[in-house]
Order: sequence, then C-alpha cells, then structure tokens
Amino acid sequence: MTAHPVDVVSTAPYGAAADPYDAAGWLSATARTLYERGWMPGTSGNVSVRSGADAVLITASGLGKGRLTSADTVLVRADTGAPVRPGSPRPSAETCIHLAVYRAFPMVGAVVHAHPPYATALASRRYRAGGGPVRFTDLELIKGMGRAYLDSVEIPLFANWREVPRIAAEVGDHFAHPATDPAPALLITHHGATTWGADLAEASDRLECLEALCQLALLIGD
Ligand SMILES: CSCCC(=O)C(=O)COP(=O)(O)O
Ligand SMILES: [Zn+2]
Repeated sequence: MTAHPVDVVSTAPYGAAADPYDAAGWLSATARTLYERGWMPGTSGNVSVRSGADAVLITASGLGKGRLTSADTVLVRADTGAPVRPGSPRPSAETCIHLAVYRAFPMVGAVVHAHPPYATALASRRYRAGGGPVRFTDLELIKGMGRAYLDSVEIPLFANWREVPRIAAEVGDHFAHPATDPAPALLITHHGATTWGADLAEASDRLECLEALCQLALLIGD
C-alpha cells in the first residue's frame, strides 16, 4: 500500500516535510508531531526557524497545533516581531521570547516552545519552593542537552508574567550575561519549556531530553 504524503508527514519523527527546504512545512509538521505527543495540547506551543539575518519564520497564533499546515506560519522581522508581509496571519503571541533567544545566540537556527507535562510540573514545583534554576545531576540524558563533558546542567526558570514581553525581557536580560556555555533551554513556571538548537531537529531532540530529565527528576524525587 502506498502511503498518502500527508500520512508520511504527520507520522515522521519530528516533522519531515516533503521538501527539505520547505521551512513552513517543517514547522507545521514539527508542531503536529509535538501535538501528537501531548506536548502542545489544543492551541498551545509555537515553533520557529531563523530565516536569513533579519527574519524569523514562526507558527501563527491561536491555532490548533495538531491541524497546522504550511499556510499557518508567518515571516516576522527579527528586530520587532512584526510580520514582513501585509495580510499575514497573526504571529505567535510568544514571538518575543523566540526573538530574545535568537538575539542572545547568533548561531541558533530554531526554537521550539511546548507545554510538556513533566517539565511544566517540575518548573512549577521549583518555583513554588522559591525558584532558581532547575539543576539535573548525574543523569546520562544530560548529554542530550549538549553537555557531553559535564555531570550536571542548570536550566533557568522564569516567572510566567501575563504580559509576554515581560517574560521575553527577563529572558533577554538573563542571557545578556550568560554562564559559560549555557544550556540550550529555559523553563517558565506553570507554563512550559523552550529549547533551541542549530536546526529544528536539534531543538526538538533537546526538548525531548529535557522532558525526560524532568520526568526522571520527579520519579527520583530530587
Ligand atoms: C492555550 S496556550 C496559551 C498561549 C501559549 O502559551 C502558547 O504556547 C501558544 O501561543 P500561540 O500564540 O503561539 O498560539
Ligand atoms: Zn506557551
């Protein structure tokens, strides 16, 4: 039986689009895959890729992430977050957080934000206990966060301000003076997790490792 192309796209791990250069296809396929994992329930979550020096392609706001198509993406200016083309769909309400990450890390090519349950639970517990970064120690999966040579990793934890630009400002301030080689991830209490990497595959793999680390930390009881 020949698979329908749509089936191929929706079942491929972390969103293989038919055309490897089709960034909009990769974004929407990644969102659908993360939705299917239960990490982007309903309209939650957003995904972006850098597009040249001055722009970012990001998912549109408020749409069911399990039904996203290539048309549900918006090219925005990297400096302001405004759509490049008039008549575009509204970009993600959390575009400013993505832009803060791209500004802080010029080599980053993709950012993934989702609401995975263990990461959100661990972040919220930590915040209630007084806040500060979430630290993972000894677990082998730390290597999946780009930390092959360390036995611990710290993920910064941010407040979930109602005004998203305030979260973005705090993210920008935090990474303006980063620790040496900071982990490619952040947590927002009572909200979710954001990871980044050279491309969507790397950013998505890091999200998967972060969620597994959070699950293990909750199981171990650290
Ligand atoms: C229903 S989730 C609330 C908004 C959010 O946290 C999110 O990740 C999705 O926002 P977007 O504007 O990108 O759809
Ligand atoms: Zn969110």
